[in-house]
Amino acid sequence: MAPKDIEWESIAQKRIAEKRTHVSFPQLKYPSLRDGAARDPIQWLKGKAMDDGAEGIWRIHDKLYDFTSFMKRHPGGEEWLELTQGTDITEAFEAHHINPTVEKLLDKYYVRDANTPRNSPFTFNEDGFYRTLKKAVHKELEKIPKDVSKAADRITDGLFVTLLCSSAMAAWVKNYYAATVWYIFASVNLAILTVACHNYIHRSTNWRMYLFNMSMWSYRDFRVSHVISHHLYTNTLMDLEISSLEPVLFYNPRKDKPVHARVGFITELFFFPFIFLFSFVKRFMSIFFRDGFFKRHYRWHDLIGFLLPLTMWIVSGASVLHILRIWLWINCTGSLIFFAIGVNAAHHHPEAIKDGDKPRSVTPDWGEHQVEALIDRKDVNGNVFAVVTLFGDHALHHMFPTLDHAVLRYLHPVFIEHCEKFKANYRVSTQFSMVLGQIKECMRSEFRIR
Ligand code: HEM
Repeated sequence: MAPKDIEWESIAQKRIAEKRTHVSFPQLKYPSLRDGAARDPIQWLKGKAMDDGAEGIWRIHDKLYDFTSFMKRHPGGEEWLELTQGTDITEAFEAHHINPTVEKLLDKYYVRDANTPRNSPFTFNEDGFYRTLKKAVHKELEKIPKDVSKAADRITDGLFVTLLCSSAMAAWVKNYYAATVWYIFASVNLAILTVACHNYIHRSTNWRMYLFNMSMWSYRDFRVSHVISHHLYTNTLMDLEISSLEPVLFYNPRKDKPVHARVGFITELFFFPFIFLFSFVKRFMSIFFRDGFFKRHYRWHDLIGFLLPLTMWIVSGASVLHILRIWLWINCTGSLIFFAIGVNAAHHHPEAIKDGDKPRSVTPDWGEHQVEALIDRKDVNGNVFAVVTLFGDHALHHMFPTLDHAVLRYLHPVFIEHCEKFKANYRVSTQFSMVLGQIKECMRSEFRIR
């Protein structure tokens, strides 16, 4: 190992112990409230507001804007701006608007320049990887047939109907073996419907995004933990999908990983089944423990999850106790399958950069970081059903989250060409190797130093 790398290793270990800065991006301070007890979207947003220098309004790059008068008219829906008020929305703004004309609107809402440097390592240079790819994608989209996304809509609607039918059948049939088959079918159905709905959560308000709540998890919470945190700050200390699993699952490489975290690929099987319900209970309890939570964050769609047991009860005519038992089994098994799909999809592999690994640059292009932080699966990409239900085409989805999953395969040629031009570190593997990678990532303590 070259002396320079030894130096990185020892300095990084010091940063870990002090918890004053990020490890991979030492110019950034350690995220406020990251390790606080709740580890939930509300706490994450609060911590981000403390670090972003947005002064209670919104920050994009080094300028502050007041979008209060625009919120209700935002074509993507009011919720995005409502949730992010007081934070830096640079990455969110860049990733959610492919049309270059949107940027022209900003001047109207400009207030003043920000007083502090941006709390993000990422750059968006005009001639850099992401901005030039975005321009190429914008052009390419004009050539794609308009009805392509109907395939994903049909898959999602079909999964919703089969979930209702199979769950009702699981409660209705009397034969033990038949009931077991229907219960397994319904559980798989719930898991992949929840993945499929994630395709709609990234976009402007639409009815299919609400179906995510059939799992009892809130799409509104997921918009923060997944869309605003994980997608935009992937695998960094600001990625809530990593921090919210700690200290049970610990994906960042650390020398002092506890034993239970090193065997996380086994322990996860015992707590994944309860995350759907746990998220509901945690959100419900926030009404009592957080000032103003009910008014600010609780909505009618928090109750959508009860539609499933209600349908089962009405259709099957079984007792309430029986319905409750079958529904809980379906929900917990669905939760286990959903999270098993999620953690083995793209990011948890020793070759995908995590906080602690030495980055190519401490101020990377945002798009190049996305490519570094994931590995795509060749046996999933290309098949619309697999892409929609298994978080497929992950690289393109991360960079262009508002595009329908069925559209992404049309963008492969332009994306690959772009990766070659910029020598971006795009990797493709198989589902099997991602499962092995996840096991190794749980155990990994060494930093990757290129
Ligand atoms: C947290 C920050 C923001 C997020 C997450 C966000 C998200 C979105 C989403 C999901 C869409 C729908 C895109 C689609 O379906 O193709 C959208 C559209 C749009 N947003 Fe935003 N937005 C944000 C901030 C802003 C700001 C600050 C402005 C302007 C001042 C803006 C202006 C627009 C416009 C004009 C559209 C329509 C774009 C088109 O039809 O091509 N957004 N936004």
